[in-house]
Amino acid sequence: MSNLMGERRKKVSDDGERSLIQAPSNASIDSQGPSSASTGDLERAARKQFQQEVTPAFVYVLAGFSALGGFLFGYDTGVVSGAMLLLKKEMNLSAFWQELLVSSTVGAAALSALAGGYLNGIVGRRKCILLASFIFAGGGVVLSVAPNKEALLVGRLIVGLGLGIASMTVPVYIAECSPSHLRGQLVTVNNLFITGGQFIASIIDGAFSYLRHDGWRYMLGLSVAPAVLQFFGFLFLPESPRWLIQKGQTPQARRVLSQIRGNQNIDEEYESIKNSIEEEEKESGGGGPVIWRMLTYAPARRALIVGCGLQMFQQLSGINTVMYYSATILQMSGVRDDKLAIWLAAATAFTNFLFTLLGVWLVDRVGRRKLTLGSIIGTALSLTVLAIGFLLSSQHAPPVTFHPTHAGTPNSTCTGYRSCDPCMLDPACGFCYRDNGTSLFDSSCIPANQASTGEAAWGRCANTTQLPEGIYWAYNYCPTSYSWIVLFGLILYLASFAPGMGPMPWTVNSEIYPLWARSTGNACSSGVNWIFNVLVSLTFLHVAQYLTYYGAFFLYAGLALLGFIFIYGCLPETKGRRLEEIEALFESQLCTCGASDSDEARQIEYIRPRIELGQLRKRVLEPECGIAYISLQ
Ligand SMILES: O[C@H]1[C@H](O)[C@@H](O)[C@H](O)[C@@H](O)[C@H]1O
Repeated sequence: MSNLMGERRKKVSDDGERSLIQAPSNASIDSQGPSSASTGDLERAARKQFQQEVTPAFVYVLAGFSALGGFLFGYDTGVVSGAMLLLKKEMNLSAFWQELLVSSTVGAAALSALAGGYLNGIVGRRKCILLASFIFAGGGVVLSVAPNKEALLVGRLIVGLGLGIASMTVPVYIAECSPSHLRGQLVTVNNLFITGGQFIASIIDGAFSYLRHDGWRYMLGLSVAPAVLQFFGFLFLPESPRWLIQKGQTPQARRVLSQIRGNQNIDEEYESIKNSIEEEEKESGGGGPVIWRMLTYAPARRALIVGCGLQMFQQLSGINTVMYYSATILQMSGVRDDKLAIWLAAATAFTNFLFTLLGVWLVDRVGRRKLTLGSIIGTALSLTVLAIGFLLSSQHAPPVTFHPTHAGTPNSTCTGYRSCDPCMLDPACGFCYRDNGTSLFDSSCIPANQASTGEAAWGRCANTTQLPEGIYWAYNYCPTSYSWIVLFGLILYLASFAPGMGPMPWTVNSEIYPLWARSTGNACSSGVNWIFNVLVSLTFLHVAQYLTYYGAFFLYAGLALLGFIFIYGCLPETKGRRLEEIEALFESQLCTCGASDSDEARQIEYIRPRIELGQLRKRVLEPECGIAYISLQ
């Protein structure tokens, strides 16, 4: 199929497009086309020459400071679980308040991401990032000095507002400042910083968990440092050249372009951005709110569906439940010490970080499409392994053999369960058992301590700091010999998800929208990401209660499979293209774009030669997703 498309594409080139395929540098344009060298050779040579132009270190500095936004995203979403362990004891938080403090941030992020689109268009990317870092710093201060739970809620809401704006602005800013051959890598670095932030948060959680009193203040307050650093860094960083051109601020735009392109000639890039902005504005019909123009203009609408779909499937693949649940998964597989489980959760976060690094390396080598497809198929498979592990564990769950009673709570539902499986699915209960190293006996289902589910409300497991020899307490899981399958599934999951499904939705969204729709498109897709994030994490325990754990993970595996079909059909390859060329990938019917993923399609650069031949303008439409323009002036 893709060969056939390649043939058709070639024919179009032979019929007259050859003259358009040129080195995207300042080489002069030969409208007659190359005579001796083959088109493929020329393209490759041109690309090589282009890529050999030295990318100024400034672009890396710019990407690094921007990605601090990603770090704060990861840190603030990751640190809360450890902080909550201390907070719930110190402030006596009910389950409702715990849930409120965790999900309020994500909810606020969803709202501010949506509003961030408008803000981005009006004040620009740079000011939005400055605002986000200011908000992050403010939120961090409020959290670290919070005298009560209400103040904590305010702090968490403030942090959420910063998160939403940063999450939608940073990838766009990096994409708009990067040269196309490095764009994938540099935008993906933002995700590396997200997972890095989650990893550092888990270390900080581990370290300060020993500080029973006020440890949470340090955990939540430490985010002020990167926020302040980013704020001051951005005072010296420039606005995105594309936004400046769109706003007609020509001299500044040219200055920024020269700054970020170093020794390269910026005329062609400047002209190409300017022309496509004019063209895009004409094509999209001019007036009305941007979201309406996007919905009524087919290529932008298709891009929006692809962008939002990617973000939705990222969250439906269950990353945040797997991360959240990792400590329990590790306990299931034999790690019984609470403190050790916290440190092993840091190892999980590190694995996520490490494999994101692989994504940074792969994205501009294999391309977004192949990377995302490979990743989601691996994700679906590993979710199935996790589900099978949970299924076997549930089928071989140990029975309840010991029935102690307690004078205070004689009729608890927990003591009525006959096996560990229903006992661990009930959030009010835990499993207390004796293990002599070879077998498990004297097992009972006991109410969990409301204030700390790490121990039983009464009986042998009531004080986990001084458990009698050979006695163990399992909350949320059952000790079985199949737990290693779950552990294996967890590692496989992170290795598959982190290089592709983690970063690609953000990377692809930063590049698929035409400039006039970029802020709004990213606002919508980031909003979708946060909304599904809160939905999946809030429903996980209920889903697990209704469907059991294996049911929940089979469900996520099914959703990931649906995601695979969606991505296979709809995600075009954007690697190596200029941002201004990408709109053309969405010209044809949705869900046929993936078909143009031939090497040839990815190699071609389209440029607009200026030929003094009056005002004639001819457009050559490609049969698949590509569209090329010949602009004769
Ligand atoms: O891309 C990120 C990332 O991979 C994180 O690990 C996850 O927590 C976020 O929800 C996601 O958007």
